[in-house]
Amino acid sequence: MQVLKFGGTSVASADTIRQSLAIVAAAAEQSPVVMVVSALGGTTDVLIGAGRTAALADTAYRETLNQLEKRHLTAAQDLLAPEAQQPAVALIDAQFDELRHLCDGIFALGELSNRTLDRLMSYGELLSSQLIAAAAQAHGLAAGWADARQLIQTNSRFGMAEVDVAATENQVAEFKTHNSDKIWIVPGFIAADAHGTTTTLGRGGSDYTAALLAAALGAGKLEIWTDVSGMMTADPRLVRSARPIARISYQEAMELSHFGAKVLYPPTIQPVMRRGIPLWIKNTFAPADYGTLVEVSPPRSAAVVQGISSISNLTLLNLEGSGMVGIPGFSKRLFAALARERINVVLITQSSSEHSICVGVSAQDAAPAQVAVDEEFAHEIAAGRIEPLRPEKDLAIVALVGENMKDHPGISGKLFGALGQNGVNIRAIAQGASEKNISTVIRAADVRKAINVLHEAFFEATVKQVNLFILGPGNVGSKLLEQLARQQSQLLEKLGLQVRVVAIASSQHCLVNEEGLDLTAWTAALAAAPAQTLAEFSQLIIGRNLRNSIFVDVTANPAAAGIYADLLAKSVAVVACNKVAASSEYALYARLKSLAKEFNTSYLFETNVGAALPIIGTLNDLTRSGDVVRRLEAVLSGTLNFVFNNYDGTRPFAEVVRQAQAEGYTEPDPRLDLSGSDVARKILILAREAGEVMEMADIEIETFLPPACLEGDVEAFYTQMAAHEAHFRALYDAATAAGKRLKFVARYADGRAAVGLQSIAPGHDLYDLRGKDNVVLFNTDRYVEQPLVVKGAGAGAEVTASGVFADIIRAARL
Ligand SMILES: NC(=O)C1=CN([C@@H]2O[C@H](COP(=O)(O)OP(=O)(O)OC[C@H]3O[C@@H](n4cnc5c(N)ncnc54)[C@H](O)[C@@H]3O)[C@@H](O)[C@H]2O)C=CC1
Ligand SMILES: N[C@@H](CC=O)C(=O)O
Repeated sequence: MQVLKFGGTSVASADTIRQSLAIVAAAAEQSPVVMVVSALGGTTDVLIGAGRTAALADTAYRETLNQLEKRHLTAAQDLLAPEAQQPAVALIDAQFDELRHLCDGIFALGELSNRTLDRLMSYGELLSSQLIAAAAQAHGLAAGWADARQLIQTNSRFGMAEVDVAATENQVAEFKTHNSDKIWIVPGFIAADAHGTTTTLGRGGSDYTAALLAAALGAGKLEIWTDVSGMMTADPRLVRSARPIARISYQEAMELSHFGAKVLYPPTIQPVMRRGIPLWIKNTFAPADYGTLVEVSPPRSAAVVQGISSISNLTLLNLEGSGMVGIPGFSKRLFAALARERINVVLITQSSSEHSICVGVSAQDAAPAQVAVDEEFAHEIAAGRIEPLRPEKDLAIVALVGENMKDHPGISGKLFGALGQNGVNIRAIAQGASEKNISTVIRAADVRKAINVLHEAFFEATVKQVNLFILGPGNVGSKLLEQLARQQSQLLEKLGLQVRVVAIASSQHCLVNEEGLDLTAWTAALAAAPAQTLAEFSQLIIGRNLRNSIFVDVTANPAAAGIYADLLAKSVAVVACNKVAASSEYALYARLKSLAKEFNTSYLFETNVGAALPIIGTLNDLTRSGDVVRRLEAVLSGTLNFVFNNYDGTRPFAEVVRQAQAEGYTEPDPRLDLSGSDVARKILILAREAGEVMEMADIEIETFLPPACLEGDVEAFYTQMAAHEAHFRALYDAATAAGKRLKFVARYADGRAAVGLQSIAPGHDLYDLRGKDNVVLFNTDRYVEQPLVVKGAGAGAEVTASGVFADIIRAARL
């Protein structure tokens, strides 16, 4: 004997019913089949709607019933040959007559009791099962209809009746002795109490019907046929990469189904587990798929965590107060008060200080729970020994499920680490001693992110999705987007990083696509996208709440630095080639670094000094490993090095500066380079990274520009440089006459830093520096005789973009 249950989607239309019957016919070739069926998909909701409308004295229920009857008649006509239709049509007519009478009664009374509602809902399964039985017979199957109300006996708790297992087993055994049909077709969900009054087993109860029959019959197996290929590792509506779990234990399936894996009605497992009957979850629309086999002891796969489940709409109730400490009986009273109101407790935690007990209940139970508990403890509350109950709303549970977790240290560490790195705050935790389930209570708004993060951590060791928000697609930004577009597949293949650019914002427009923008065609799309302020962009990043989010600032805009703190505090990583934040007042620099630490994320700005050269990284490696930086000597301006390497008086100085700007070495405002301010920012950042508490005002800047060059706008700057050509020529001639080269040098030693133009003699480490190169000489406790030298191209959009790219990868791999 085997029991096959078909859900609403599997019997929603004539086509799907035919498909389900074909599965049953094939199974019946092996052994007799009990086919348990749900109502035609959606019918139960329609019936409830009709009842509620009638109770509100609204005659619309009549049309609702007409439509529902039409649907059943159409199914009968589609399923049965014309000559076989008459009995089915008569049956449908008769059932709808009864339904109309029932609803007329509800209409007249203006009341819909649970008892009447059970009766009303039962017509869905009564109709579908009798129609399917007629179709099975018409297809030549040896099938008969069996009324579940004569098989399954319950108490009289209408709406959610409790099964009398012994009576049910007797009735099933009795029925079996008088029934020789090879296939029984049975309505799911419905039962009857000891007086024969119709009851129901709770929404989703058809699974339970099937499990009860399987247990009572000692079936060889129970199959639940549905519209997905098994129990999934996570809710596939939330996690794209969720996949079916092939084999799972009863305990694990029970945990997962209790925690929201809707594919199985939770009470279903108990009856088959009791008898050790294997339970298959199969897909009616893809019968060849393996599905999920639930059994006593599945072969142990390498997976420690079998699935991730969630329950939404949770409210935490926190009973708290010093009067609870060391006094027995508080929990008993709390739970008794909740039980009196029939409030189901979903989760319990208590701190070992005994100062508080926290329970999770469904949101709709929160208000009655609060009243009940505050009443129970009215005396203690009045005496100030405990606080009135504090409900915390809009929460959800996300749980890891797996029997192997108990033998495996580090699972909760990984769980908390993954959530923490993504700014998911955990409000409460529960883990039973059996360690089959580790539950975390988090904000409902974080559920999607949390489940995806955990799915990546536990099921997709090879792939991590990274979501980028890019501000300022100018010279560097555009190159970065080109590089990302070129490298996307490599990143996935080699590093397991699925890097998606979710948003690009210029100062005019903001282009967003949560699935990832097309990086080969963003320019035109951005130009057509709507406008957005910086504050709105920040809110967009926070509001989207995507896992592994990274904000990339490729502007030079001082205001952009103003949003870093909010982002870091939400665990959004910040990667910036914009130097404003790291060179602003020390307090902001220090705060951003500490926020990154506090919220387990990254604030990376390697390109602030020397573009993609590993200067900050080297300095960090030295200091973290205990070295002490004594002196830094450096050429840190690609622009100035390019200018002094190319200026020899044959072309005007201003023209060489224009060339540096055209080649993308200067700041968007080249006066920052020529004035020495940009170099001052860089040595300030290095000094800070070396451990110095220093402000911009502490840097001595010796500018070589005549003051007039810095008056007015950028065009005036070029005009004034042209007017002062003799000044630049004189600087050049003096250095050349001494056999030296001009270098704009930055120095840091003994807590002081200075920048200025110097004539460098041959043989000096700074002398032989080509093109737009930068160089940094690190003199440290370990590098005493010879400095550690980092040298190479220190400016240019392409290299800078590659440095930003490298920081993105660092942040992604944190
Ligand atoms: N060019 C280089 O060699 C290096 C540049 N950097 C830094 O890279 C940054 C960018 O430089 P470039 O790309 O050359 O400048 P850019 O001027 O070409 O690009 C900056 C872009 O940011 C946009 N922008 C400004 N404010 C904005 C806002 N509020 N919202 C959105 N977009 C905004 C601008 O419209 C522009 O398109 C600068 O901070 C610079 O210091 C760092 C190292 C080397
Ligand atoms: N304008 C800068 C670019 C990098 O920071 C420079 O010239 O070095």
